[in-house]
Amino acid sequence: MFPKAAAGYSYEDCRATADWLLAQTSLRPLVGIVCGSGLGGLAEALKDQVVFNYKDIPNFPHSTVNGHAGRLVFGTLKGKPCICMQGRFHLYEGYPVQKITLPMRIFKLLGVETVILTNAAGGLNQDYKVGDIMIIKDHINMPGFAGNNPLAGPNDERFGVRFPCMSDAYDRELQQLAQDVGAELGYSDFMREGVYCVLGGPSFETIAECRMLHKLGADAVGMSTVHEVIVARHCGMRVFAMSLITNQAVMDYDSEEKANHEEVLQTGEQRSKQLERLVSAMVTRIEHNTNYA
Ligand SMILES: O=P(O)(O)O[C@@H]1C[C@H](O)[C@@H](CO)O1
Ligand code: HPA
Repeated sequence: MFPKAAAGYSYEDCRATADWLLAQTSLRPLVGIVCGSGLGGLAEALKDQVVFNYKDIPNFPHSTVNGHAGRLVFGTLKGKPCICMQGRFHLYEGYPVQKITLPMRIFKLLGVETVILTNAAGGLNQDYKVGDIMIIKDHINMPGFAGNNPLAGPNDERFGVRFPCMSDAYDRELQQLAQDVGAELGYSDFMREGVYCVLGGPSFETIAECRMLHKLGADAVGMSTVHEVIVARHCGMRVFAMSLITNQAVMDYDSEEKANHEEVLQTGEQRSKQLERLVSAMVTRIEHNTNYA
């Protein structure tokens, strides 16, 4: 029932993990939140928490990165039932792409309708500043170009279709909601909208790579999110994602700047309260099919 799978999990394996979780809590989440590097504080906003360490959840991978606590938190945000991943999984941790995206299928089977993903990213757009929040309007899936797509392999129609559309991956209504809520909170000066490019990591990019990515149309570069978005859309959940620009990508050979994880975590800490307010306010205003009142 709970195999030590090296790659993908079957529908039944995902169902078993979801049922295991459902048996331990009466909370039925409608919103799933994924916290990026240094942004785990988002989970603290949840009330009436029921918390699971990833290592105790059947089939779940384990977090290995500083800034990703490795806890799955059920709770409510202003009365709305949510589930929050305090820590995500990355390709560079050595997990197959099907494994790092497993939580999206678990979310779906738990009843989640909307997924909100956050990440830390390097700013390629020269107008961006450290601390800006970029609403992701589209992505470039670099590992996908080389065939590393989480949907590669046999397709189970119970999750979704063989060839899912991705031109509508990022829900436009939710992007507008984020803009509206951001404006109401007084965040407009540091809110942007742009294209996120995922690479495999863990090495940060060279100067030539950053220049190339910018020319290709990317505004920010990171090591996550896109795989989760593809799997979440494949199984029919609405998706909203945003990047915190934690550092400027180095684009100039005269620059003394060096990308580093400490700066990433530090910027996350500085903006965490504002991100928390933005996500909380959005969650209370997202409409769902289910009557959760
Ligand atoms: O999980 P995210 O995408 O927020 O984490 C980014 C990418 C690397 O894991 C790390 C680099 O500092 O932050
Ligand atoms: N590059 C890739 N991933 C990142 C960066 C970056 O500059 N900053 C945070 N995550």
